[in-house]
Amino acid sequence: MLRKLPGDYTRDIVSTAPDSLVFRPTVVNTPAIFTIAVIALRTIAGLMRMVWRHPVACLAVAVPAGLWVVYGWRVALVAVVATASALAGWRLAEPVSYSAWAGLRLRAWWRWMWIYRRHWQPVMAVSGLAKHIGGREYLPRLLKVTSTPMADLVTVKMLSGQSAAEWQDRADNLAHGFAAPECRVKLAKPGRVILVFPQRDVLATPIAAMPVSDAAQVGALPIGLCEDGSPYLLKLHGTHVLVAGATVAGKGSWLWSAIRGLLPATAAGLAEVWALDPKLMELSYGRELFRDRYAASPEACAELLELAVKVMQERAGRFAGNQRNHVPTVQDPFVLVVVDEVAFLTAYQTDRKLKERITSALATLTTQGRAVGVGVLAALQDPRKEVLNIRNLFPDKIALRLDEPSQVDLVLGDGARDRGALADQISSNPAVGAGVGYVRLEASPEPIRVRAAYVSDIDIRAMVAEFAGAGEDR
Ligand SMILES: Nc1ncnc2c1ncn2[C@@H]1O[C@H](COP(=O)(O)OP(=O)(O)OP(=O)(O)O)[C@@H](O)[C@H]1O
Repeated sequence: MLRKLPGDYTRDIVSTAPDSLVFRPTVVNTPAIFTIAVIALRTIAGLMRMVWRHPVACLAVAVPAGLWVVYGWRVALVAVVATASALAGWRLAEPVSYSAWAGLRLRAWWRWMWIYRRHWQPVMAVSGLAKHIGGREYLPRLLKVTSTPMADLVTVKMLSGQSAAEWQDRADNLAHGFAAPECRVKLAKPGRVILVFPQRDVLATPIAAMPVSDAAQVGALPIGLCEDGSPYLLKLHGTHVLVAGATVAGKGSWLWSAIRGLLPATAAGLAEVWALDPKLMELSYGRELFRDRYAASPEACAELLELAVKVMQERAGRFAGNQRNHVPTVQDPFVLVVVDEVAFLTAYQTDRKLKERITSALATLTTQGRAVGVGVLAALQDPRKEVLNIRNLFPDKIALRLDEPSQVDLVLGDGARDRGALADQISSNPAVGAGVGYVRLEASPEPIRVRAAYVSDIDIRAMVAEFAGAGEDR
């Protein structure tokens, strides 16, 4: 029923300021017909929105209801049973197409209605994301719910003036409020956030090595999976990437997945991988892939890094005034310098001269290399500043399992842990946690949780068998 109009009460209210100014609220009586029309219009708009967003679910309700009204309940029941049997048969026979066309849509609709819509107002109010101004409650708008096999993605229009950081601070409240194990907040565009509620942790089991693509690409390389089950693509061309993680955190899987992704480009002569392997462990297994661009001893590593600097400077000289960005070609391929355990070459290096040569070459590459197509991908166990003082020259950073909470911000930058990058809580059981990490890119400061695919010794052997020597004749 319509409530009594507020004007009936407020008409008589008078407020007096200390300097005895008297305020009388202006009262406009809204005719009931306007209020009814607004409510009706809103209901119709809401129904149209629902049909537009959830056509499958709306049909599933509307068709039986229509049949019931026109032909009686028996016909409606037969139609429901027949449709349910057909859906069950479809699900059994073709689970992938069923899930893409019907299952996930029905699930999204059900969860929108039963979980998110139903609990929206109380969760917003209790978590402090709703605002009360002048006695009115302003709620952020729940725009859309989509379901993937692993997570619900809830798109929200924030209140004007709200920031994504406020939502990130309330991630815990949101997770509990909507009965999910956790909640991540991603900025979709100004004013809109996407809340990711994982339903099951797709990253809790190892991921097999990504298939080697047919296309030679140096752009976004397939590395593993994001927690919503979508493929994770890492850009290496035009940036430098630091992967930090405690021992057995799975740094090798990041290095090898990146190398694997670049193989078609190396075969086409558009990319080269230069490997520095001071621990003589990780990269030596596939050293034929790197031809003579492989170094293990500190001296050889210093020489290889200085050679990379030379290539970089020669290109910079040629490009000056002609081109501002690097486009990989057979003459000027993208050079990725992969360094396993960079601290062996910097902090733990006892030969001071060698240490200075290496640090200076790395600093030169990371400050000037990206525009001319020379990138560095480095792995590191101990992220402290004294161990790698050029940490901040890596625009993109990945934190795998770390020993202490304070190390998360050291690797990913201030505030990353508060924004949900709980790298210190990643499981130390390699089957569950190796290769899992939080990525923070220069272009998007929100950390995202990813697991790199595991490139096994068998995969590396197969890569060597197929690609060692490929592109050599160019
Ligand atoms: N992505 C992954 N998925 C599943 N298991 C993995 C993954 N990466 C590594 N592992 C497992 O974890 C073990 C340790 O991995 P890896 O050697 O890459 O770690 P690391 O961080 O390089 O360790 P260290 O610094 O001690 O060399 C591997 O032997 C493998 O069994």
